[in-house]
Amino acid sequence: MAAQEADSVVEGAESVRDREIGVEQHHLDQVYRRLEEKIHEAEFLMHDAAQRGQVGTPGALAERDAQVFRAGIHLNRLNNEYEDFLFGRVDLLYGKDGKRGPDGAYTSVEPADDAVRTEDGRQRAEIGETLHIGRIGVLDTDYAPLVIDWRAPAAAPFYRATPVDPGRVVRRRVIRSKGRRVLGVEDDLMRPELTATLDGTELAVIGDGALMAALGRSRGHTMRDIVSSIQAEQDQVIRAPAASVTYVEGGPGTGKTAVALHRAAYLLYQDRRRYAGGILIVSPTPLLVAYTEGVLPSLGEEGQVAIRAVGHLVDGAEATAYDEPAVARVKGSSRMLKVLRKAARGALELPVGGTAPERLRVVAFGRRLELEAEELRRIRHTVLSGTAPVNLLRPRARRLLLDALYAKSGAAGRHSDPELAAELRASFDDDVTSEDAFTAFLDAWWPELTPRGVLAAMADEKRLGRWARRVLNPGEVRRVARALRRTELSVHDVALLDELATLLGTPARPRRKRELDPLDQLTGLEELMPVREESQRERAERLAQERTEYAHVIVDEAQDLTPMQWRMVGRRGRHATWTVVGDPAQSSWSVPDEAAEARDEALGSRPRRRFELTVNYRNPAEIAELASRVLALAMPGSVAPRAVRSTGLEPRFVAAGAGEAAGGGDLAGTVRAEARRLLDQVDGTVGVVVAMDRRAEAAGWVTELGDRVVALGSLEAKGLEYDATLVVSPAEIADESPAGLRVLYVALTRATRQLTVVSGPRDEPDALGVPDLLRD
Ligand SMILES: Nc1ncnc2c1ncn2[C@@H]1O[C@H](COP(=O)(O)OP(=O)(O)OP(=O)(O)O)[C@@H](O)[C@H]1O
Repeated sequence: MAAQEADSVVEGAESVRDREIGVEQHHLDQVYRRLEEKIHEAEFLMHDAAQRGQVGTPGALAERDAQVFRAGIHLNRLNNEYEDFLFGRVDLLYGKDGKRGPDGAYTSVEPADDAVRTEDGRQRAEIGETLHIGRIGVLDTDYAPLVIDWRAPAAAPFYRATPVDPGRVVRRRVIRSKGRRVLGVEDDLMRPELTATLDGTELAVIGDGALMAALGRSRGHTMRDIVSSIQAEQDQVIRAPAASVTYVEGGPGTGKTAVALHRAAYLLYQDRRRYAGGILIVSPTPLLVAYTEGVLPSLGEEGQVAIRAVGHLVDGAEATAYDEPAVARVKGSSRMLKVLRKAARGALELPVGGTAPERLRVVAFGRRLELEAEELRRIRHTVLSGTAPVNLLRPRARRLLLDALYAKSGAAGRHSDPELAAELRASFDDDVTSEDAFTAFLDAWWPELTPRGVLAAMADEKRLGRWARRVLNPGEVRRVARALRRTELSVHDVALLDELATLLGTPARPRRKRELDPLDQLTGLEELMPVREESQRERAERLAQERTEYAHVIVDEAQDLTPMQWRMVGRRGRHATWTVVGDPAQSSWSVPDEAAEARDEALGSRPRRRFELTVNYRNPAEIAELASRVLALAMPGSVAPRAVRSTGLEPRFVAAGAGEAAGGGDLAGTVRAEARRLLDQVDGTVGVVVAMDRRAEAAGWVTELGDRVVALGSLEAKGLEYDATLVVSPAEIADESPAGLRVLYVALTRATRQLTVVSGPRDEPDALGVPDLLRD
């Protein structure tokens, strides 16, 4: 082809592209004009509402609240500066039955019979409607849909259509915009045979690879939503009906976390009233919470969804420490349940404030009355034979003490008339209980126990040995007691605290009534505008704190939950529907069968719907291939997800000071140099993953490299991703615990572009620097 010709072809393509961008720009302008009108309406409403507020009659107040609420929703959504507010478009054939839904779009999935005609030997499509898809729905003044909410049924074809099963979709377009400017468009033809519309104009098709563009972007410190490029198999999960349990499995990078977050937004859209009861997302680490926190607000949702790390599920407990694997294995095991039951009761016998009371002495009806140690022991035994929480048994204990004292007082048989006898007894009880000695005794003998207090009591090895008799062996007792003597809470302690809270119970206290706030009458309406002192976020947090159970629970990285953690999470969703997302091949818990049992108990007999995600969107094929070698060792026979792209960049192997026995100093230098090298090669983040034991040390290695580099322990890498990852000493990570190979598999699957593996003292690299665990 002559050079000139080639130029004109390129020019032609460019002008088609420009024209199509112009078409979308025109639409976006229209959308923003409409949004501005709505902002004005909302501002007027607010102003009006404020005026009415001054009138103050109850009717006006109620109306004001409702208006403030509605206006708040609008302002809140519109004031957000959205990137890609409008991101998609589908050109559709006419619907078969010609019916339209509430959003103005045809409801039928099937095209009308005469939507495609053959004319002059060419197939021509009659485009029945063109829909634009965006983060929220916008209607024009005449109620025609300017933008369809991505979660609306009418938007489903945008995500579901494939050339194999196109439905009514002829062309699917991804629009890239920033603020008010359209930057680009990418098209996919779902029915490639139909390039002409009925009126004869050709359908322009621009570019390929909206998905690839999204995947190739460099990663920052927060995850982005995938709303413009959700793939069909992911969409199936996101829109699955919320009945019972939705179970999703998929390998690393298949979008499980992304899908879980979008599903939360979808459920809220689909049935806001029902999910006013809250959605809980349980995440493995605070790092992953921080990484994913921005996704829901970018989808227009905040407030009704609480994302909590599994170590932060109990209010007031923020676990920062990790137990060594041998301790974690015991603390997470359901065997702990027996130990905790004993501890919750046994802790009653511990001296409060120095001494345990041996006997009870009071004066009543002018007589000195006394209960001896043996009598007290018997009473305690009787009370504890019930199964009620220990703190809630205190009133019963009190009554039995009074019974025993009354029996000794000689007053019991004095009246045969039941009414007089009851009166006498009541005055006896008054007499005793008004005595300080009695109250002080009760406080010491049946103190109100706290989960923290009991857990602290378990740090005494001898005592723990007693409570754990025939359940834990002496070595386990020693290790657990020692771990509990540490001051910070560990992630596994939190599940123990929660279990103890249930075993101990919280005695009812008269609650101070909160001042009545008319806005609180609007239950579950989180989207109030920030007109009051409490910000939306604070309000959401307060509501979340007050909430102990949720309407829907989403568990991310579910394969990692220990039996005790499943019990804790289960208590938060006793009446909930569930979405459980995980990958057994990435499990860091070493006794999967025991965890599965606890999971089944938490989920009850609810029916499950299973989904599988099969495509790895994170790792390039070069990295996925290396990781699959470890998968073959960790879980022989399991299949790695298919990587969608390749970069041509093979993982790099470096041996740090082979032959240096200690390895330490040299390792630091090598890691630093390699991290620098990666920093030069990628625009975004670099994650340095080390064995848990090396966490603190590794943080020191990289401090001077700036905040694009993060050092983290193998267990903290869960769910995260970086442009480039540096995995330090595969052997150390693999040897950390019985689940070490699976943890190594996690570490190797974090990079979106480049991976460097540095061998440490324990690895056995070959001549090319490839450590033994990663050789083919
Ligand atoms: N449809 C999609 N479009 C664009 N990006 C996607 C899509 N699906 C997934 N991704 C991206 O792929 C990466 C991996 O997704 P995500 O973290 O949700 O996977 P995961 O299955 O939870 O992984 P892991 O099990 O390894 O933690 C993320 O960067 C996510 O944004």
